[in-house]
Amino acid sequence: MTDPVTLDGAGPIGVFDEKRAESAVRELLLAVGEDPDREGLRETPARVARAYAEIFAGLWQEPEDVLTTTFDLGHDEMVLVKDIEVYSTCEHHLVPFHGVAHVGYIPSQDGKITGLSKLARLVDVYARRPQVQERLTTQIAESLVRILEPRGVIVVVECEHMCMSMRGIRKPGAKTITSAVRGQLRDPASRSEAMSLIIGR
Ligand SMILES: Nc1nc2c(ncn2[C@@H]2O[C@H](COP(=O)(O)OP(=O)(O)OP(=O)(O)O)[C@@H](O)[C@H]2O)c(=O)[nH]1
Ligand SMILES: [Zn+2]
Repeated sequence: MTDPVTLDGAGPIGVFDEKRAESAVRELLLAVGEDPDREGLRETPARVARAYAEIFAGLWQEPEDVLTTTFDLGHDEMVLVKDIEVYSTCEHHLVPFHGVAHVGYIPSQDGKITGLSKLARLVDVYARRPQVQERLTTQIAESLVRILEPRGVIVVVECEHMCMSMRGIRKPGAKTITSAVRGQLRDPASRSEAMSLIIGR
């Protein structure tokens, strides 16, 4: 486990406290009028605590932990990994949002590239935190800019938010699309080429 990280000035995030999560879940079950001691729920607080440790594991990771393998290949055209499955958690309601991310970049002049799987790992570092989709999208783009120093970056995220499907406005199927584009990919021709590769399924 790496040192606790600081998120967007929100202060240091402590190490995950499984016991505390467990008693909070027990309290929540009591608050909704359930009996946490009944057969089916007896192990639930401990299970939920373990599940939260996994769902929020990105809080203890930094992008540098996953963008480790970089090679100089001399490849200077766009690299795009699309349809990367995303499972994240809406920070407003603590319910999932789910969909796909598409991550592309044009390597730096000296062709510094990373392993393809590392782009998917990077998505997970930021998805496994309490999130909003806009921040998830820009954090992925900005960490690529910082670490790979590429000539351009494009990140597009398409998700359905359970907080809009199963409660509240109740509009299942509505998709939210967010994008972050940096460097040369902001140029209209490059941007539209990237978008056509992303959208052309
Ligand atoms: N911009 C943005 N909004 C989000 C995201 N996830 C959830 N939300 C919205 O956050 C808002 C929170 O609004 P509030 O009025 O404080 O909460 P609420 O009463 O539960 O709102 P409703 O969902 O409309 O019932 C809602 O409009 C959600 O749809 C996200 O990733 N990005
Ligand atoms: Zn929500």
